Amino acid sequence: MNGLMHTENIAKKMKSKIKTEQFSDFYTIEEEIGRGKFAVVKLCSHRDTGYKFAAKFLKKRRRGKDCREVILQEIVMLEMALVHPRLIDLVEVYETRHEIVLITEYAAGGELFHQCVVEESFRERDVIRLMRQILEGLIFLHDRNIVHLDLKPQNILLTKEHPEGDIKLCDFGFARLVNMDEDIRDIIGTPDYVAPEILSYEPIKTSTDMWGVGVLAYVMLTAHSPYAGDNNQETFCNISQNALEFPEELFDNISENAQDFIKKVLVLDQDERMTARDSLSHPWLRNEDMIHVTNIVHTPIGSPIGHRRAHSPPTKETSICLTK
Ligand SMILES: Cc1cnc(Nc2ccc(CC#N)cc2)nc1Nc1cc(C2CC2)[nH]n1
Repeated sequence: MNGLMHTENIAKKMKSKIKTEQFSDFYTIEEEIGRGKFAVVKLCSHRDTGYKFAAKFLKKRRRGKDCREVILQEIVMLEMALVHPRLIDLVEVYETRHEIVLITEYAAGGELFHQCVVEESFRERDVIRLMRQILEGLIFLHDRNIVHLDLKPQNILLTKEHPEGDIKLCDFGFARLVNMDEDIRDIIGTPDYVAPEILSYEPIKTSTDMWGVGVLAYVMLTAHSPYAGDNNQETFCNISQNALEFPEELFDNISENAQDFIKKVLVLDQDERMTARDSLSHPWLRNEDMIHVTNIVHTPIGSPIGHRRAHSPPTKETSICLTK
């Protein structure tokens, strides 16, 4: 059975599970916690139990087109991801006339983005602990031939406020089943995190997520984005040329192992990148004795090409579909 048939079969099963009862009969909607181009996410509480959940309201019509099947794709990926401690769990799905509502697990700690870029509150040992968890989630997905394709600090949630929160990967809107009969070459993702093979329209594999892991590690350690340029064109050029540098001002308090880890995943040839499983054995993540690591002190620097500060919330980058 090829990937498409597999996901179509799941989609058929999913459609039978989508509830058409009044969502608000079962949940009380509270404040908005996230917003994208075609989705709004609100905190909600289950009326009978009081348990907190997140409700992701997805518009079925976008730019005048019916996008119900696109939304089903996200639901199918969430279903295939099954239940794993590092992945946001899908609880149930409702459908109204204009929206599909995904009820998911609630992660109270919010976006990793806020902690590592806005608050800049991460020490290297925090980054190591969280990076291990991100890779645990990716190993689970990649073992099932699921590639996330939109790994960025905004899509990585924490279960509690820093520093004791654990990782929950969310937003499977771009996730795909790969390594099946047909190639997937969609050009999707968020500019700063897009892998070079996406820009050169080559087949997407699970190693495409490992490029995102490298950019994530760089941003979590420095609050700066390794390839960001003044505009998307410049960013894509920096990515395609792998214009990767480790300026002293950003890395003087960061271990050699961390820089070596980043160099081993930010590799243009996706077949040469460390896999998620290999990464857990890299000295940076393998070492238990991170006691020597001092606090990271972010020194705001000018912006030589490629080392722009990761975007702050007002200009938070959104995921884009470059082909449509
Ligand atoms: C406290 C909180 C604060 N901010 C966000 N932002 C956010 C980021 C990405 C997406 C993109 C998606 N999907 C949606 C919201 N999510 C939160 N908790 C969630 C959010 C969720 C599920 C993912 C919705 N559970 N707990």
